[in-house]
Amino acid sequence: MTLASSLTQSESWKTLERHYGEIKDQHMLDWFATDPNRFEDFHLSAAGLSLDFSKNRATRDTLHYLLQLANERELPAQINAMFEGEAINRSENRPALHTALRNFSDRQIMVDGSDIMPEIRDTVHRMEEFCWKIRRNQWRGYNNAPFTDVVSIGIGGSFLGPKLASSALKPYWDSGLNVHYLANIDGTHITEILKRLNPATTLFIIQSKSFGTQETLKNALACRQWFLSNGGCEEYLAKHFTAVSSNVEKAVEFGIAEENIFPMWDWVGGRYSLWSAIGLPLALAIGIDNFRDMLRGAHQMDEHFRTAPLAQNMPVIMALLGVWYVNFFGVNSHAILPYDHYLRSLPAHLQQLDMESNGKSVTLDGRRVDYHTGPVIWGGVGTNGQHAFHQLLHQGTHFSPCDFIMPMCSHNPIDNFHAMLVSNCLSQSQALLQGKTEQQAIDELIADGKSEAEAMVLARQKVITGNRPSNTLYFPKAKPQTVGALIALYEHKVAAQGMIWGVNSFDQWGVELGKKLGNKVLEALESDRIPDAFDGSTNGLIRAFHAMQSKL
Ligand SMILES: O=P(O)(O)OC[C@H]1O[C@H](O)[C@H](O)[C@@H](O)[C@@H]1O
Repeated sequence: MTLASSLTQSESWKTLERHYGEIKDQHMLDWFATDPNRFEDFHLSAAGLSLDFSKNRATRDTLHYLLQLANERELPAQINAMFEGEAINRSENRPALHTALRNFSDRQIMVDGSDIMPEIRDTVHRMEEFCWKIRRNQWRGYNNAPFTDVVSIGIGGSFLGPKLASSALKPYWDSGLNVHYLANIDGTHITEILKRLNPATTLFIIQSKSFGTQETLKNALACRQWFLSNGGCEEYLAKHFTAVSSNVEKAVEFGIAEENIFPMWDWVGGRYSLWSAIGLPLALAIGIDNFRDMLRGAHQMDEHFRTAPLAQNMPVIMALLGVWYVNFFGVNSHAILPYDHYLRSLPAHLQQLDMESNGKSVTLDGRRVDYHTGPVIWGGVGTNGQHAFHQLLHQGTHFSPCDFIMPMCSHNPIDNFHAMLVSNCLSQSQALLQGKTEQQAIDELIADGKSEAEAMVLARQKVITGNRPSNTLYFPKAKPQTVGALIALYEHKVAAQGMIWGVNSFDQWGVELGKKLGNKVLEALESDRIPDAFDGSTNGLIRAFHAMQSKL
């Protein structure tokens, strides 16, 4: 599909520009005051999630114009193309079919003329069998002791999704297995993980779609070496090493028995791969039934995204509000604030999901964009963030729209902790909305016993602009289905934004450059020759490395 007009020349874009001029100085509090139904009408529910988007700098007209933009960008047709398996990842000529991995309907999904659903179902059955064997101690370590630990070795998409879901679903860990995630190429990380483990009771899963990622291969080799030097031997490798990869040949070359390799496919992007066998460490921890429930939740969100009218479509509305801030308010960041310890890894996962997908400057047909695309995604768990970076949210010169994410019930309902946590979440979005006027600050200071003159001076420091936007996403409890729906919601939000911006949300060529240069720098670090091929700063730092290493 080629979109006829450039985005910024479109009618709806120009309307939005005009409309921005009209409402940019209006206060959300006035809209609440004059519109008693604002909460109910700026509210959506889907797949067990509820979204309050009433605290956004958007009126009913804004939504109308944003929806016009979505229609002008042919969003329904683009969404359909994604689900139907069209090669929307044009630079790699591939479909983006992570939705097929959680397709519980009986719809066939065709790639290159054949239905991919049987192979997907077959893989889930293999995962089920594998989980059953490990969790029921049918598959044991080399000295016949049951496994106690699983080390998942992978990075990027082969790490962040499973890591997030594993911590989000910690209350469902019922097998007694400890699951560890080894990602970074850092001797410290691997040392800290392995020093607690017994090779005889440790299972390794090498997670790499390409089976060519430097960090993963290095960590995998080091784990194998550790296994062989601490009681294991070549003959036992097949019992202790498994892999998930689309590159079976390379995994076999590495020494993984072919029957221990779970498949991955070209049509699943790394950051969208949690739903495939990349989710194996998670399935081992929570069991395949809970894993399937997570897929079910994601499928419900898929169906919502695929079929709900744009005006009631949660991912689409979140996407459009994001576009509104990035392109009209000139905002270039977005904060993710989960008020749930179990969801603390959400910002990290969404950073990759969003920034790797929409951190792009060229459209699908190769034109340089003349508008901004994906914002910087950041955040942290509440309430910790309140005592750290929320200061900037309230009084900084930048404003960053926020997503407050909150379960209404806790898995650990002790004392009134949860009510306190929820009260913090609600009062933060309330404070962002309301702010504090200079007069309010003066009144407070005078009530605190300051003289009028002192109050006048101090009050300025205490003014809080307010009128700062946020979404609140809430749900009863972080159960497998909810977590599935939540992650899928953001996947679709990101995809919908990519569709509006006309970029390819499914490739990542920028990452590739760093990987290539990394190998050349490593060569220079490991040779005793002073390199001159790079820029002055890189050369200087390499010399510093040589000098400091030689002093140790
Ligand atoms: O699964 P792998 O092939 O090892 O790839 C791991 C990661 O590597 C890259 O750098 C990509 O940017 C990620 O999207 C990918 O998930």
